[in-house]
Amino acid sequence: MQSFTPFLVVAVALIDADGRVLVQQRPPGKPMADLWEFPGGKVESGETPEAALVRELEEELGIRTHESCLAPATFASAPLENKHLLLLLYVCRKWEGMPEARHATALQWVRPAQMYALDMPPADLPLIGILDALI
Ligand SMILES: Nc1nc2c([nH]c(=O)n2[C@H]2C[C@H](O)[C@@H](COP(=O)(O)OP(=O)(O)OP(=O)(O)O)O2)c(=O)[nH]1
Repeated sequence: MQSFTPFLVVAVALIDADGRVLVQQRPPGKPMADLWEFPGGKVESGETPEAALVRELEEELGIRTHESCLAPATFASAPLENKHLLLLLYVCRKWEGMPEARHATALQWVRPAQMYALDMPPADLPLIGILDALI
């Protein structure tokens, strides 16, 4: 049987008033450098997924939101190196502050249909159509 070591990551589709989604470009030196991803990151030990996402949004983008503004949307399940990634994707339409690229190389607002043309991590590809149907 294939071994299963879960690796829990939370990410968010921030949606603006025009229905566009924020994606960020992973910086050089990190695994999957230069790919476009949803903001987010690893859930630390002892942390809830929602608390992890609120923390990551502050750290990565300098924006503040509340757990009640994070709506569960979908998830990805995919092998990643010697582990297995479980990525919980939330949707958020309400936050304070202007997102700035504190960790990422760049940010861009895109319509879900434009995401098919972006280089994204393999685990994210099934999420695009779901997001497109959802928002
Ligand atoms: N944030 C994010 N991570 C993703 C996405 N798709 C995907 O496969 N991943 C993977 C890449 C990484 O292996 C993992 C997230 O870990 P990370 O290292 O970027 O997260 P982090 O912000 O906690 O990182 P760190 O710099 O603190 O180590 O999830 C996505 O859309 N968003």
